[in-house]
Amino acid sequence: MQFLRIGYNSVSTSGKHILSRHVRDSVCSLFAFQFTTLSHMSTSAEPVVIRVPRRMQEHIENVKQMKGKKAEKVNTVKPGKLLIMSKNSQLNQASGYTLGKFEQPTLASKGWKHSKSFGDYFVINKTRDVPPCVREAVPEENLKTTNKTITFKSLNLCTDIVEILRRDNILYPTTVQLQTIPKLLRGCNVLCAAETGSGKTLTYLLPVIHKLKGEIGADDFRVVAPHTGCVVLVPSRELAEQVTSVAKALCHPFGMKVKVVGGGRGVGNIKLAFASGPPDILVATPGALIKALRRHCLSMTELSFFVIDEADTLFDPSFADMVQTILTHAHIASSPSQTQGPGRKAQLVVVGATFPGGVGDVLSQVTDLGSIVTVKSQMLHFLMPHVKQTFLKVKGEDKLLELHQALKAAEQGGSAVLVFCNRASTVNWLGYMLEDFGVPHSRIQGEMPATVRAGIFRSFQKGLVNVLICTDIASRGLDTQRVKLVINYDFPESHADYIHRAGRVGRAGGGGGGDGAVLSVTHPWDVELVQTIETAARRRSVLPGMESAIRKSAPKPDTDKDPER
Ligand SMILES: Nc1ncnc2c1ncn2[C@@H]1O[C@H](COP(=O)(O)OP(=O)(O)OP(=O)(O)O)[C@@H](O)[C@H]1O
Repeated sequence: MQFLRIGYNSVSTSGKHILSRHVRDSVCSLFAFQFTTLSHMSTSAEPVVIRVPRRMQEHIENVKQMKGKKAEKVNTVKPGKLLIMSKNSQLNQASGYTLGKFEQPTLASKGWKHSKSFGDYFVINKTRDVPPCVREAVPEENLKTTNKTITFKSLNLCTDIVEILRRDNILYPTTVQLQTIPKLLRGCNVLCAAETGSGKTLTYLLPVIHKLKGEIGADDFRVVAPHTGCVVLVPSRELAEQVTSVAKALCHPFGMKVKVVGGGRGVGNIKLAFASGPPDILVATPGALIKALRRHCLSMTELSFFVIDEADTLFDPSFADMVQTILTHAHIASSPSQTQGPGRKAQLVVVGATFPGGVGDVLSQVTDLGSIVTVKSQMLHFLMPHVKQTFLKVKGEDKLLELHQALKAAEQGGSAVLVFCNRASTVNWLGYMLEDFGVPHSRIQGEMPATVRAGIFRSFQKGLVNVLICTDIASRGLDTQRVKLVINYDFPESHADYIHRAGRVGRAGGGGGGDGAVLSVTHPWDVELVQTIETAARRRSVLPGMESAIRKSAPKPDTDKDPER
C-alpha cells in the first residue's frame, strides 16, 4: 500500500510513467477508486508507470483466485429430504433446492479421477414413488365426479379390448398412451419418444388390434385375399418373443393370428410361421424378416401398420441398412386419408426411449417427414425420479466384493437382479466367479445363439433364477417387472445405455414402482459420464447429448379431438 501511495503521488506530480495493462487490471479490481483517479489524471499528460512489487502482484492474484473459488461453491445443503446424498455431507443437495441457471454445482464426483477417491460414493435419491408416466388412479366410484380421469374406453377403443385390459388390471392409460392412441386411431404416422417402461408396447398394439379387428369381416377384399395387417420390427429375438406374447394375449379372443420370426432359426422355421397363411400381426427381427421377404413368404404391400420398436437400436448403423431395405417393401402413407379403403397404405409407427440423429434421413426416403406426428414425453432423456441411483468409486479388485455384497442383500429381499457388463467375455468371467461364490445365476450375451438366449431370458422372467448377468443385449425393451435392482458392474459406455439399463426397473404396472434401484460401480475412465449424470441430477435437466432431432410437433389447427385437450 505504501508503494502504491508513492505511485499515486508520482502520478499527481509528474505523470510520466507507463501503467502495464496486466497490473493495471489487477490494481483496478482492488483499488477501483484510485485507478479511476489515475486514468482521469493521465489523459492529458504522458503515459503513467506505477511500479507494483511482485509480492503485491502475487497477493492480488491470490485474492482473485480465492474470490473465483468462493463464487463457484454453492451451498446446497438445506434441511429436509435429500436429492443428492454424498459421502461428504457438505456436497449433499436438498430436494427442495433448485440450482440457478448460471450456478455451477459442486459435484460429489469432482475428484473421482484421483486415486484418493476410492471408496467415495453419492446417491441420487428418488423424489417420487410412482413413475411419471403413470397417471393418477382414481377409484371407480369417483369416476363420475372426476372429469380428469380418462380410461381406455374414453380413448374409443372397442369394449372387448378394454375388457381384456381390465382383466389384467390395466385401467388407466399412461401419459404416452393417452397422447398417442388417438393419433394412431385417426390414421396418422407417429413417432413416439417416451421414457423406458412407460407402456409403449400397448401404445401401438391397442390401436393396431382395434383397427385390424374392424377390418376383418368388414372388408370384403380381405376375406378374398388375406394378408398380413401389421409388421412389428424389433432388434432382438427376446424382444420379439415378448411383444408376441403381449399381442397374442390381446388377439386371441378375436381369433387373430400372431406369429414371430426371429434370428437364430433356419429358413425352414421362418417358412413354418407362414404355413397356415399370413398372420394378422407379424413380429420380426430385421434379419429374419429380410429372409422371409426374399423367399416371398409374405407381402408387405397391403400392410395397414408398419411398426419400428426400439428405434434407436434399429436406426443404429448395424441395422440401418436392413431397415432401409425392409422399408422399401412397404407402402407407407403420407396422410391419414391414404390409410382408408382398398388400396390403402400403411401407417408408420416409430417407437423408442432414446433417439439418435439420422432417423429423419432414413424415414424421409419412404414417406413425407411432414406427415409424421411426433409425440415426445416430458420425461424423455431425464433421469428417472422414482428410482434410487447409487454411484460407487471402487478399486478394480474390490468390484467383485461389492457385487457379492449387493447380491447377498438382494437375495435376502428375494428380488431379481440384472448385472450389466460391457463385454461378452466379462459376462462369462463374472459367471465363473459367482459360481465360486455359490451365487445361482444365468448369463446372456450376444455371442450365444439367439434361441438359447431367448430360453434363458424366459426362465429368468418366470422366476426360475434371480440373478441374470448380461450385456446391453438385455437393456433394450425387455419388460422386467420382477427386477428390483440393476447393477452396472461395468459402467455403460453412453448416456443412452445408462437410460436403457436403468429403465429395467421402476416400470409402469410394476406395483411398487418406487422400490427399484440402480447401483453403478465406476472407474477413473467412467468419471466424465458420471459427472454429467450427477450434473443433470442436480440441475434436474435432461442428460446432455441426448436432445437429438426429436421435437414435439407443433399443434395443427385441425379438429384434433384428443380427450386430453
Ligand atoms: N396403462 C397401463 N397401466 C398399467 N400398466 C401398464 C400400462 N401400460 C403398460 N403397462 C405395463 O407396463 C410395463 C412396461 O410396458 P412396456 O414394456 O410396453 O414399456 P416400454 O415403454 O416399451 O419400455 P421400454 O422402453 O423399456 O421398451 C408392462 O408390464 C406393461 O404391461
